[in-house]
Formats: sequence, structure tokens, C-alpha cells
Amino acid sequence: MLTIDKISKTFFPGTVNERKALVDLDLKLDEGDFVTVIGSNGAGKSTLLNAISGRYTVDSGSIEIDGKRVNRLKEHQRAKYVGRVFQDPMAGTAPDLTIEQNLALAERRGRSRGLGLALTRALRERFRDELTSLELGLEQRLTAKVGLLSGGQRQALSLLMAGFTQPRILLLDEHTAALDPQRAALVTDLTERIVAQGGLTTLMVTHNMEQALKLGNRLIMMHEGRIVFQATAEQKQQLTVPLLLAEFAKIKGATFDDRALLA
Ligand SMILES: Nc1ncnc2c1ncn2[C@@H]1O[C@H](COP(=O)(O)OP(=O)(O)OP(=O)(O)O)[C@@H](O)[C@H]1O
Repeated sequence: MLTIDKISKTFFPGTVNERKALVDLDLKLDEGDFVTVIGSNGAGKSTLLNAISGRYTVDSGSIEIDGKRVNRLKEHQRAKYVGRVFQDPMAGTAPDLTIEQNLALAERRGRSRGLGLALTRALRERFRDELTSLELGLEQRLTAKVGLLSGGQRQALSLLMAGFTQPRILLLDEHTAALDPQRAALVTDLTERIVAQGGLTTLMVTHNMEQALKLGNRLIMMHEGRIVFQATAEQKQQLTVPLLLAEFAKIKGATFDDRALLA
């Protein structure tokens, strides 16, 4: 489904600021895989997601989605394959549009154009039902501007929208990191539900190792632009946070940052 073959990305090559963000990285995701990605600061996790989404082009190697090489496609051209929820709750939704308008845009993405933001009664009912399932009271606020919502509410909405668009691959970039523990737990549960309901192939970056172990069917650990450890679904069940830390400690000179240790 997603085949990444030896991709490399170096920022500012040949200068004092040179940073090798990805080094000959291989990764294959099968349909429906939900892979969690952990690693220290600067390991290359966000760059990996940016390379898949097309925000950055890679220097070498290939990225295929459903057997189609997407290296040369720009970010907006890949948007029909790739859904993304960012750490920043402000990033995934249009603040000046209402909740129902945001949902309508997501619902129509990749389908017939020219419908504008017109909403049928049936569509409104569907949105109301979906929002009710979030248990955030948003079903009462269909015509409220999204800019008025809290960070957790916006992340929940972003996830719901990602579920509507049914991307071929969903990229979650520390999407619960900016939320308080209660909201983070809610959005984590919602993530599980939306990914399972849509059977979405998902890559989720997190610094929270409990979350990385709890969610998904595979786990990868990155360090210095490479995947240095992988766990299958079965292996993941045997893993604990201390075991993961021990795995990381095996990598010479590496230490997890405080944020990861506290997570
Ligand atoms: N736009 C950029 N310009 C220059 N260097 C960059 C850029 N983006 C990332 N880097 C560098 O590439 C390396 C990998 O960064 P990346 O953001 O992918 O790490 P990360 O694993 O997501 O880290 P974190 O957990 O801190 O978010 C780092 O050395 C970083 O400084």
C-alpha cells in the first residue's frame, strides 16, 4: 500500500548547518496497518511524514502509494491520498468556516465539485450523529465558527474530517501532544475508533510511549534518520515502556529526552 524505498533527505547539504534527517530509510505499510513511530528529538519522524505528504521532496529513493510513485507529486496533488492531523490544533481546520462547513468540505473532498458549501438536511443529520458520538456537545453547535473551539475539540473535528475523506494513508503528527491529559485521552480513543471504522492505513508519530504501545499493530523507533527498531503486533504485546527504553539505550550514545521519559 505504502512502499518507501531507501529515501534520504539532507537539509543544507555541504554547509555547517547540514542535517541528515532521513538516511536510506525503508518502510512498507500494508493495507490497514496502523504503525506508531517513536524516537528522540530530531530523529527524523516529522521529516518522514513530510516526505510522504509531499511537503518536502526527498533527495533520493522512492515513495509509492498503491504502486504509484508519488515522489514528483506536489503536496496538494498528494492530498487526495494523504490525510494529516498535526500537533497544532489550528492547522487542520478552517477557523472562519462553521463546523458544518468544515465537515461538508471534508465530506466532498475527492467527489464532484461545484456543490459549494450547500448542506442538505440529510447531510446535517449525518454530521449531527457523527458529532454526537464525539461526546463533546458539538452537535449543538453546527453553525459555530471552528475558530471558537478548544484545541481538543478541533483535534477531534480534524479526526472526524479525516475519517470522512477516507485517505489512502492517514498521518498523525503528535496530534495529542498539545492537549491536556484528559483531552489527549479522549482524542486517543477517538483515533482508535476512526482508524478502526475506516480501516485506515495510519502512521502516527508520538512521544508518548504508552500511547505508542497501546495503539496500532506495529511500532517503529527512529534514530538519526533511520529505523533502528521495529515491533510486530505480537512483539508489541510483550513490550513495556521500560523495555522500549532499554531498546533505545542499546543505541550507542542515545538518550530519550525528558518529554519522552515523562510521557
Ligand atoms: N525545514 C528544515 N530545515 C532544516 N533542517 C530541518 C528542517 N526540518 C527538519 N530539520 C532537521 O532535520 C532533522 C530531523 O528533524 P525532524 O523534525 O524530522 O525530527 P523529529 O524526529 O520529528 O523531532 P521532534 O521529535 O523534535 O519533533 C533535525 O536535525 C532537524 O533539525
